[in-house]
Amino acid sequence: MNSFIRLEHISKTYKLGETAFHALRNISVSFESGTFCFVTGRSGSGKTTLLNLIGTLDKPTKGKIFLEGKDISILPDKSLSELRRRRIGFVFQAFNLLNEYSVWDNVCLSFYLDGAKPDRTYLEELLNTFGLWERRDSYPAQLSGGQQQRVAIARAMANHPAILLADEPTGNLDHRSGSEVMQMLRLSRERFQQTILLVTHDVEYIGLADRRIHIEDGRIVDDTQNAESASHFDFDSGAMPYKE
Ligand SMILES: Nc1ncnc2c1ncn2[C@@H]1O[C@H](COP(=O)(O)OP(=O)(O)OP(=O)(O)O)[C@@H](O)[C@H]1O
Repeated sequence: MNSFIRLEHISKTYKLGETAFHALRNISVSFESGTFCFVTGRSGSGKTTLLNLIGTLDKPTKGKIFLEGKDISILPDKSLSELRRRRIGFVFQAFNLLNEYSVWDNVCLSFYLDGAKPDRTYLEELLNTFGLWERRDSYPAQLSGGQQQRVAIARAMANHPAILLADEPTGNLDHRSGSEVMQMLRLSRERFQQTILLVTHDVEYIGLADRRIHIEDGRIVDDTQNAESASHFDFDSGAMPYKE
C-alpha cells in the first residue's frame, strides 16, 4: 500500500543501565495523506515516542519508517534534518515562542534562518485563518495562551509542511482556548490539507478527528476511523471563527 506515513514493525527500547524500557513494541501502522488522527493513551504508553520517531527526532531500535514512500532509516542525518525542516511541522505543549519577536516575525522565523523571503500571500492567509492577522504586530506576552499556541501552530506551518505533529497542544490551555485550538487544527487541515497526528488526553474533541489510535504499553490496541468527523464550523461559508 502506498501510504503517506508507514511504520513497519517498529520497536523502541530505551536502556537505562541494566534496565530496558520498551516504549514501543512491534508497531505497524499507516496514515493516508490528509488524515487528522488523534493518538491517545495513558501517560507512559508511548505516544510521544511514536511522534518523535515519525518526526525523525529519534530512531527506532527495530523496524522501518517510510515517509512519502521514502525509507527514512537509510537517510543520513543531514537529509533527515532537511526533511524535518521542509516537510514536518512540530507543535508542543509549551508554545516556545521568542518573546522579543512579534507574531509576524515568530511565524517568519524559518525564512529568516534560511535567508529566504517569506511567502507573504500564504502567511497572510494562514494568519487570517488562525484569527491572528490583526495581531501580527503584537508580542507573545500581549497574547492569551490560546493565541500564543495558534502563533506556534502558524509558525510550524509557515513552510507548508506535509505533516504536522502536535504533542498535547492544548495541555497548557483552559477549556475554551483548548477547544479553539483543536477546531483551528481541523480548519487548517481542511484548508491546507496537511496530515496531522495529534497526541491528546482531550477525548472530548474526538469528533474533529478522522481517526483515533489508542496506545497501551507500547502497542496500538485500538484503531478507529471516524466516518462522521466534522468541523463545528461551516467551511463553505468561509466563516473565520477565530477573528477577534
Ligand atoms: N529518553 C528516554 N529514556 C528512557 N526512557 C524513556 C525515554 N523516553 C521515554 N522513555 C520511556 O518510554 C515510555 C514511553 O514514553 P512516552 O514519553 O512515549 O510516553 P507518553 O505516552 O508520551 O507519556 P505522557 O502522556 O506522559 O507524555 C515511558 O515508560 C518512558 O518512561
